[in-house]
Amino acid sequence: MTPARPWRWWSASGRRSGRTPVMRDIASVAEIRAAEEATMAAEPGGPDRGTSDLMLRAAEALAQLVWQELAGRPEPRVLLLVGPGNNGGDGLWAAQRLLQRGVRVSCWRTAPDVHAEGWAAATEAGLTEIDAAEAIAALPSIDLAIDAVFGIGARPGLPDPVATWAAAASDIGTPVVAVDLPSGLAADRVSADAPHVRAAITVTFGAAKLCHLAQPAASACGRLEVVDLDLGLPPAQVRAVEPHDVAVRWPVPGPLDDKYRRGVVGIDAGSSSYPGAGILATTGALYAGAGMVRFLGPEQAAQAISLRMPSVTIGPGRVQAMLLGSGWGDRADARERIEAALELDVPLVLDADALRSLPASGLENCLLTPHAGELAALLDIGRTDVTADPIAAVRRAVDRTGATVLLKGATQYVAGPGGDGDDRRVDLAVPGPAWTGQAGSGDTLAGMAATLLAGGLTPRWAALAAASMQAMTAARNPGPWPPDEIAARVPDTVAWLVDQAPATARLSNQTQ
Ligand SMILES: NC(=O)C1=CN([C@@H]2O[C@H](COP(=O)(O)OP(=O)(O)OC[C@H]3O[C@@H](n4cnc5c(N)ncnc54)[C@H](OP(=O)(O)O)[C@@H]3O)[C@@H](O)[C@H]2O)[C@@H](O)CC1
Ligand SMILES: [K+]
Repeated sequence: MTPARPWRWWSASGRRSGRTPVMRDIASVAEIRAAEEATMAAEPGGPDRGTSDLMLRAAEALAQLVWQELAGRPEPRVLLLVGPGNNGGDGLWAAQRLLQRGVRVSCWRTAPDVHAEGWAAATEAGLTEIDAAEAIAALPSIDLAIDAVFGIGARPGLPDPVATWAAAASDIGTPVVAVDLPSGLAADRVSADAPHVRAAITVTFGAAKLCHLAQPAASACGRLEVVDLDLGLPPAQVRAVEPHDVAVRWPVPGPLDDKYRRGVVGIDAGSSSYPGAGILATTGALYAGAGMVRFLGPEQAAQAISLRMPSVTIGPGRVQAMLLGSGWGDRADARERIEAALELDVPLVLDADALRSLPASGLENCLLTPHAGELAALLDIGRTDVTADPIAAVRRAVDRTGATVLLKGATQYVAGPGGDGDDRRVDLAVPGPAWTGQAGSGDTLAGMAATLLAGGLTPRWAALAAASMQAMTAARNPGPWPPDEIAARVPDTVAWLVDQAPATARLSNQTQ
């Protein structure tokens, strides 16, 4: 099973491009608009042309993709929903091309005014106009629908008639190809609270947008197809990690490595109230490939660890990285323990209860691993403020603490204080199934991240690789596996993944 997300890159001609599947750029609406303006200004006729070359290239790629989806259907029938802007223009020019190939296309104008040139071209090619009621009645008999209502100009939500149609299409299970994004979502937002179209395929232009890759919006997008229009976009401020990015960075021991060179990780996790967290964090650290794990938590957990994981050393000693905080509960000496660990001058993972006792400074070499509730508490804002704009929240947490921050959840975000070329960049880990949303996943994840820090990865890549590896392992082992069982399957995912990345592609551990 391939854990990679269902991505494909298309050139504007509609052929699959040969791009290496690494670090997907995510563009904001502002970046797309600026690049589009510059490209259109250079076109003959300038930016004020009704139909730009960009629109025709987008429409051609869209038509090509729909045509391929229709392959083998006798007398294919398509329903097109058109909105008031250029998104509708894309749909109309694509319809013209499909009509020329013999596809029957009916169209519901959801707004009084639609793209004039696109409308003229499509109607001349044989487009049939229908109304809202007919657009719903047609759902059972069409092969697919094209949603060209709103694109990057969208505000969240749909006018009532379109919302009714979207709900009917979803109930009937009509495959919908969304143009740029499913209407009702907003490109730069992760939320999907308002009525929206649910697409089987989304064809987007220039680069992926946040709504395509961040949950819960991403679930409405189906398979994502990116049509590369050569917009000359600036370096991305938000990127999505691919499995290959993890494969080339995962620490693989060489012939000169021993347990110390591979990295010794200290686990100060668990408490008499929560001994399990210590066991889970240690399991995560061990199965991520630590050279040695030292357990520094409570006695009850130490005894269980000695029996279940006999290679783990109990008690203090030299370490190359440490995890503190998972399952600590309320403890009076939390700040003291963190400050003592900072004195060791090794990178730290600060998880769960440690996040409530952070020192005001000195966290540059630390990785914080909050979930949304913990991040909200850290920033003194509401949880919904974090979930509504996780990118802003994670950046604020970096500004506030000076540490690298991994925001855990259905989509996992990592931002850091710099040293990697761009302070503001936020990266999304490889996504996985929702099965990992269970007690204890955070503990094993924190242990894995500590092992990767001990192995020499930067805090940013330790976070991204650990979160991605847990997600990919869950994807390869679907079902309600407890977190320690998922952790125990990590070695299998690591072996499978690094096998796919030739040694020549490996990056030095400190490379971003
Ligand atoms: N950029 C590129 O590189 C390329 C871009 N291309 C295409 O252009 C598309 C962007 O086109 P666009 O700017 O005309 O905006 P688009 O999304 O069609 O509609 C905006 C209109 O919808 C309205 N409206 C929005 N939300 C609403 C709501 N909830 N409920 C009701 N109304 C709502 C909004 O109204 P307003 O907010 O102004 O009141 C405005 O009238 C882009 O997605 C891509 O498909 C390609 O052709 C080539 C390459
Ligand atoms: K759309």
